[in-house]
Amino acid sequence: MLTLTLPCPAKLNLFLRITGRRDDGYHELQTVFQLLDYGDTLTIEYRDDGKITLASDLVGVNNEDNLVIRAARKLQTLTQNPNLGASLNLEKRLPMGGGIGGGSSDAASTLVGLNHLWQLGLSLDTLAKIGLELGADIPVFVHGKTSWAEGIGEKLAPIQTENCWYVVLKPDCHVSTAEIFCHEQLTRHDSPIKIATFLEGGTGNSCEPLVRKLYPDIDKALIWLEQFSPARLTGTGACVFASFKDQVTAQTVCEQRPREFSGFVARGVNTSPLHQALGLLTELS
Ligand SMILES: C[C@](O)(CO)[C@H](O)COP(=O)(O)OP(=O)(O)OC[C@H]1O[C@@H](n2ccc(N)nc2=O)[C@H](O)[C@@H]1O
Ligand SMILES: Nc1ncnc2c1ncn2[C@@H]1O[C@H](COP(=O)(O)OP(=O)(O)OP(=O)(O)O)[C@@H](O)[C@H]1O
Repeated sequence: MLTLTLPCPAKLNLFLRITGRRDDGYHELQTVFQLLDYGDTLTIEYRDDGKITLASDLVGVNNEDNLVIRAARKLQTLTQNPNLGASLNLEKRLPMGGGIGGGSSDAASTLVGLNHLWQLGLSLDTLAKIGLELGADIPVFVHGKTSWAEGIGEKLAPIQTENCWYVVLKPDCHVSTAEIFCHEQLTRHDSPIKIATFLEGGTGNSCEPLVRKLYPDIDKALIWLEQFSPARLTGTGACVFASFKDQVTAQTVCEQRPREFSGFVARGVNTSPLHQALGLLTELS
């Protein structure tokens, strides 16, 4: 097969604690990455002339800075085969800078997809290590399981979460992850918790108080969503989310949102749609 069409799903951080800071400035975290059945779409066409091209509807990011191109070039360099190339096409649905991992998921689908198309035979562990050099959120998308995570987000243990639907709202602002992690008022010394504490529901997002203060629109979105179900920030924002038992209730809430927020409804999944798509391809080939 010479062309692959692959999903690039979003994630939510169901909670986020910052437990320390490494010497290189990166923060050590505890989080649960919940994968969603909603995201961007990446099409990869095989080329044998060594060229890597990208067509994308992402506004404001140069192609050479796009994580898709950066991931493809990194993998191509490692193959040491000058003939392996690809024409990539990225359809964005996930808002940029939303804390839902859009760019990271695009990069992960690129790595996993090219490994398949170029028949490199690299393990998911190896691909995750390559991805980690481009971004802390990439490994979870490479492994493709809803997971408990530690380290900077690369130490992953798959967990099963309750089957539910999420309303995700995006206020009209863009939060820089680096800005929040560099901020002097960020809480950096949370005590580590056990999975049981998460399962009992006793956790929050340590970035939330600071982000709410810096971005009044995010504060407003959280207050609005709280009317229906406990609401939380994902990652460093700007998106906020709440869970619901069924799709109809989630959709009804999402449709009522003030027009200043964009939003979507998505189902939480334990296995990434990317891996489901590639599993199906393997079955068919
Ligand atoms: C906040 C989360 O979304 C939680 O899932 C992630 O930890 C962020 O992951 P990401 O967007 O892939 O982040 P990267 O692109 O690797 O890093 C962006 C910037 O955020 C800061 N950063 C990121 C992750 C982390 N664990 N500690 C950090 O201090 C660093 O200053 C870095 O320069
Ligand atoms: N394919 C891509 N999609 C989105 N952003 C990209 C992409 N490639 C590069 N970027 C850059 O990465 C930055 C972060 O984008 P992204 O949408 O992944 O943020 P995020 O959802 O906050 O991610 P995270 O939750 O991993 O912090 C953007 O500001 C943009 O400059």
